[in-house]
Amino acid sequence: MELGLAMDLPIPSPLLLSTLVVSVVLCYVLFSWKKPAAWRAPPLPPGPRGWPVLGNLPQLGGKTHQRLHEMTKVYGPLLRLRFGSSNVVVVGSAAVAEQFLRVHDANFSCRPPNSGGEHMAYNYQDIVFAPYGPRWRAKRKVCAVNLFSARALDDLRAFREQEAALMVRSLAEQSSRSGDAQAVVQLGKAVNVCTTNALSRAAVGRRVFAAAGEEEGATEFKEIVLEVMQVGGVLNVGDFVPALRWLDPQGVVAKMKKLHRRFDDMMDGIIADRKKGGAAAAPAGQQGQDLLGLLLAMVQNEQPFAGKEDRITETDAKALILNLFVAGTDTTSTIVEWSVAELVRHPDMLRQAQEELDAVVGRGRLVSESDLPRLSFFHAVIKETFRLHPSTPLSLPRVAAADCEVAGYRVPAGSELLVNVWGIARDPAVWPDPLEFRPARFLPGGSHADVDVKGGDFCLIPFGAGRRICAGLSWGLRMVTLTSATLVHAFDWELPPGQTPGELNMEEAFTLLLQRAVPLMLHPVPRLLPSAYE
Ligand code: HEM
Repeated sequence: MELGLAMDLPIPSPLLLSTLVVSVVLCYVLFSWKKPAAWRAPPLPPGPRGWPVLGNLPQLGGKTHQRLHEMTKVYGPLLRLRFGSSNVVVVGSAAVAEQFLRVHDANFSCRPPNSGGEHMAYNYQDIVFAPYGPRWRAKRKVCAVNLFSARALDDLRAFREQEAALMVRSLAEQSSRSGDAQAVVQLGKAVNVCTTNALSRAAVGRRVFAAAGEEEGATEFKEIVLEVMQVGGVLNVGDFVPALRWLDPQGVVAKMKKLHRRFDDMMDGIIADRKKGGAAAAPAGQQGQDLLGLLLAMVQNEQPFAGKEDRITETDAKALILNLFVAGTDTTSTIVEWSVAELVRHPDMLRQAQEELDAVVGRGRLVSESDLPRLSFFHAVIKETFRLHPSTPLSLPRVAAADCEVAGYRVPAGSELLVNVWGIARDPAVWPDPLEFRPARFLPGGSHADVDVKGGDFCLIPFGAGRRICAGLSWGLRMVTLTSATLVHAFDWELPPGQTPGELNMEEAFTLLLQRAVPLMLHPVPRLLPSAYE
């Protein structure tokens, strides 16, 4: 049988055989021959294999920035992941970040679509999620001129200083009222009240948290703002896995829609009240005017906005106000909490900071913003805190408009970009002893004396960089520096009995915002003349 089969096979002619051999050799040469670089598509960045459907999502864990930092060590400073159906590229070094945020910034000037932008931010009508273009630019300009320019910041300085003073008074009262010599306060909460109130007074002319003696009419406002800040920080799996979107497995979209309605109703109420009194026309900060008043005046006057034919609407105004609360409150207060925690953990540095503050401010009054330029050690403390504890460790995502090549790899259009600003600021190739809290590195003669946090030095970009750099950078930096300096100057900070500075828990929580896992609980001991607290 076997023999019979073999005998049935046709015997190839020598001509056919040689043609076959030549074809195989030609194919091999053609496909293995090194083509000029312009002919070959560069490879995609390397990265770990993912799961079916979910991709690499299950490999991230809660502290995503830490996991991505570990992956960078294995795959290099540009790695590729899949979050559900989305292509994601992750940047883990200053040099590659510069490529994306300086050289290719125009290609990455939009944010990827997501449920927060759609359901909470008025379908991308805000600044954070708006597509790059004239309307986005016009909104950033309104904020820049009226809140964040050097002049506007100075006009609004009283709000920040007054809220910092109220915080100090409230902390001093809490520590003396309890009668317990070791009574502790939750520092992060006190700071959040201060930063949120300062911003809300500038934005909508009222406090979110009522001050002592003020009527608690703002309860609804406070609840909504707090919930908006919480829901805005949740990573929604449905954004990455279209098959799960309609299921809304975490219930995030349902919460967003409900919250959006409440926020919108509340803003409509505030706007209706304003209209009864006439929309404010003067710039924010002047005679009690605020950003909302200014925006409503622009709506009422039908002022050209992003072009001759374009007008700003009430919806634009509401989306913008929402943005300020979500982007500008917790981001600021968490840094302040980390800065005090680091100083408590390093008593010698706390002393050095207090000595500088005493020399510049004295002990008879609280810190004012005009003192800040003379606090060189304190600025170094703040930079070092931003380095180790950036509020948004993965910045905010961007999306590639077109295919591009970065660091020898192909990044396809539609890829989401995550810049691990937390990991970049711990790169041992750039930062000696990166895990050490060492403000002196930013002082004259230090390894990073000229490095700033304002987006020009890619090894330290807590506010991002490029076109979409944080719109509230100037406000955030001033608020953080003023509030931290005020706390450090006004009090000695003692740990609860039994705790030592070296044991202070510095773990990070499982959130998108870099919060402390364990809130900082301290006993404040006033250290200034009593008149400074009145
Ligand atoms: C310490 C405080 C803050 C930090 C660390 C911070 C960080 C950031 C980061 C990393 C981005 C993304 C930048 C990028 O894509 O490259 C961002 C965007 C933004 N931030 Fe901040 N931020 C802070 C405070 C504030 C404040 C106080 C406000 C407003 C009152 C604000 C408003 C915004 C807005 C509107 C955007 C979106 C900008 C755009 O897409 O054009 N931020 N912020």
